[in-house]
Amino acid sequence: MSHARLVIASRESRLALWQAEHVRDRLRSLYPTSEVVILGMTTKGDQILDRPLSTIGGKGLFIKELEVAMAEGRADLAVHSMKDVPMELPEGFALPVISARENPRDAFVSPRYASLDELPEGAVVGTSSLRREAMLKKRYPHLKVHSLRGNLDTRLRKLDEGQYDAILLAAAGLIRLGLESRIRAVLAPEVSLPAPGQGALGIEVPTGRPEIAAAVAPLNDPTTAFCVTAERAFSRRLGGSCQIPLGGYALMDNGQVWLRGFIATPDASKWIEGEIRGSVATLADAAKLGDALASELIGRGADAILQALACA
Ligand SMILES: NCc1[nH]cc(CCC(=O)O)c1CC(=O)O
Repeated sequence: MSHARLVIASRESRLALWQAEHVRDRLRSLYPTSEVVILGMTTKGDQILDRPLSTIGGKGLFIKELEVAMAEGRADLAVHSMKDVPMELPEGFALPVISARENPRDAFVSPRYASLDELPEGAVVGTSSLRREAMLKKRYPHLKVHSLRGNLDTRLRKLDEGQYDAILLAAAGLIRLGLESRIRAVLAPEVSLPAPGQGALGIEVPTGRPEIAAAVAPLNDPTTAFCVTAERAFSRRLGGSCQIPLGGYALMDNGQVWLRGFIATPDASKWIEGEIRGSVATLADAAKLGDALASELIGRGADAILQALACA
């Protein structure tokens, strides 16, 4: 490789740094003579901790500063949790790599209880995800849902201080940070359908620098890329990065993608779900599958949900 030095832009949370270091280490072993370093930075999403994400502008907040660093030539690539990447990237950026997925499921964490089913009437569950909140209201209407923001360590501390009886987190983040022992139960997709991209890492690069895309290309995992592309196409058709309870999760087997998805109102009074299967040979095929499932849900009333939430 011709690059003597690659700079990875990263947020400074422990999880973001773990993810950037993971990619750094893989690039170092691919290119032993190159220097690969991390440029840490704080984003708006990290700074504003007193309001739910859905009220301050959503996903783009966590990646804007990283894109500015790339645009200014201070960094060559950025590593993201695919769950946090907006459905539409700004002009001038691409996501050429989606790497192999960690456990995509939601995790139940509690010092006292072993599972959601054990929580007593009125128990307080912490989450700031509209998707997890809608799931709880639908399947566990006897529980209370309270907002929970901050990075993983902050969320666990708030649980341990007794502010919540239990919290829901992505299993992937806990596993990456060596906190797997905190997981009391992993929620089946039939109970809590994961968010599009959950558990997968993406590498963002400036489109004007094909040599960087080429350098990171070996880190792509085609199966994960097909699945996440289907999930994101589904999400994009249903309001994109508009704040709405939505789940999308795909599995791939034998050249076939199996995508499940749902969209709901935040109080779960309306809930529309479906699934689709199809052979995929290209990322475009995977995107078509996601689109088709979204169209089906729209035909069954998802458009009314989007209109009610001012997403359409
Ligand atoms: N919303 C924040 C976020 N973004 C990605 C992860 C976990 C790691 C992943 O999904 O890859 C988390 C934490 C969580 O939801 O508990």
